Amino acid sequence: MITFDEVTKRYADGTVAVDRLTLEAPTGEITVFVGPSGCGKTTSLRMINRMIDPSEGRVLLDGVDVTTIDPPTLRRGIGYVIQQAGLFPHRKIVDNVATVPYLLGWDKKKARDRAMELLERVGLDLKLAGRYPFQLSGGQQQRVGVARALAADPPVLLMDEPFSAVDPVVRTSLQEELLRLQAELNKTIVFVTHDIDEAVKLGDRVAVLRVGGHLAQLDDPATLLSRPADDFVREFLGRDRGIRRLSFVSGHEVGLRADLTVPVSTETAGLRDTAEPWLAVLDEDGRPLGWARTDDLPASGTLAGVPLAPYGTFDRGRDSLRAALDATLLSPSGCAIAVDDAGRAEGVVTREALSEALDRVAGGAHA
Ligand SMILES: Nc1ncnc2c1ncn2[C@@H]1O[C@H](COP(=O)(O)OP(=O)(O)OP(=O)(O)O)[C@@H](O)[C@H]1O
Repeated sequence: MITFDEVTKRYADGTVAVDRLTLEAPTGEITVFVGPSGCGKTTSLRMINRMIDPSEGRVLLDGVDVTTIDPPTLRRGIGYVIQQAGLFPHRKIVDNVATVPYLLGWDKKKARDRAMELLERVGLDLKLAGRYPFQLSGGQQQRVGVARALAADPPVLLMDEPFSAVDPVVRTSLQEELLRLQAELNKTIVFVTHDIDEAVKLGDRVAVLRVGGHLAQLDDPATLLSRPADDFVREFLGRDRGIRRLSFVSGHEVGLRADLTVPVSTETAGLRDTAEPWLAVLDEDGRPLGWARTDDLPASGTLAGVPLAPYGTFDRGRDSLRAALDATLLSPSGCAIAVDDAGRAEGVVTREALSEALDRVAGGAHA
């Protein structure tokens, strides 16, 4: 566990970068420091591995004040990943990853075997191992940076804006890769970003800092989004906070309307008077086929002869309500069809039902 105990950092010119910061980053979890530029995120991170020492207060690693540990010993147990990966340009990828094992005096073959194993773990094609950093894309270099930080199997990983320099698609895949790795490795990770989406996606706990190095709020993402501590945090989280919060609400929280689904064998005659503008049409196994607009239904025959509009589905057992919202956007009806894991429709989710679920789960505080 990493503990900040009343930590202040005052630079030589008098700038207070971090002001009496007290928080814990629990073992085996991802703690994210997020906040606007200059709020002291990087300074805080670097006080963990003693690239910077505090002016006042203490940073403890498993209860031991880090300033009592000499930096090389301390850093052996702490992997460090930075923006642009920071690879050695004149070393091949495999040797970049093996840097720390070499320093620790491992024999060359063991160090290289370990490097290859890690390259595979972070999802890199092993054919790239013999290349130099400039021959890799930005996203590939970041994966190498993560592999290098993990090489000596340190219990702690510090990550300073590691994915900021790559495009959004690559960034998403790097984030997913990190979560997958973390599920296997259970490192104690402190992750710095200025991007609130990244923070709520990756963090078990998110520390929002404000300029001057003050901790504004420390909470799990769902609580942070539903109960911002003050106006600063609310503004930093942004207007689409309600949409982000949907990612943390289980599909089971939403109410379904079974009356909006109809089997394809149904006669249209009885449906034309319904007040509902759209009905979800299901095949004989109960799987969705599409949406029928009730105004356009012919006077006779079954739904089998009716043109159907596209639909979006979400799996209540597996997906969050964010997936339900995305599914509503795919349907002209503005509703999503909830399905079970066999793809059979369980009912329809309306926008009103989504909004009600959000209010209920968060105690009604979404603005
Ligand atoms: N060596 C230094 N001397 C004086 N002031 C510094 C020094 N390093 C950082 N600062 C100042 O300390 C404050 C916090 O900087 P820090 O780099 O920790 O912020 P940050 O939140 O990581 O910002 P960014 O997101 O822009 O990287 C800033 O006002 C910065 O200008």
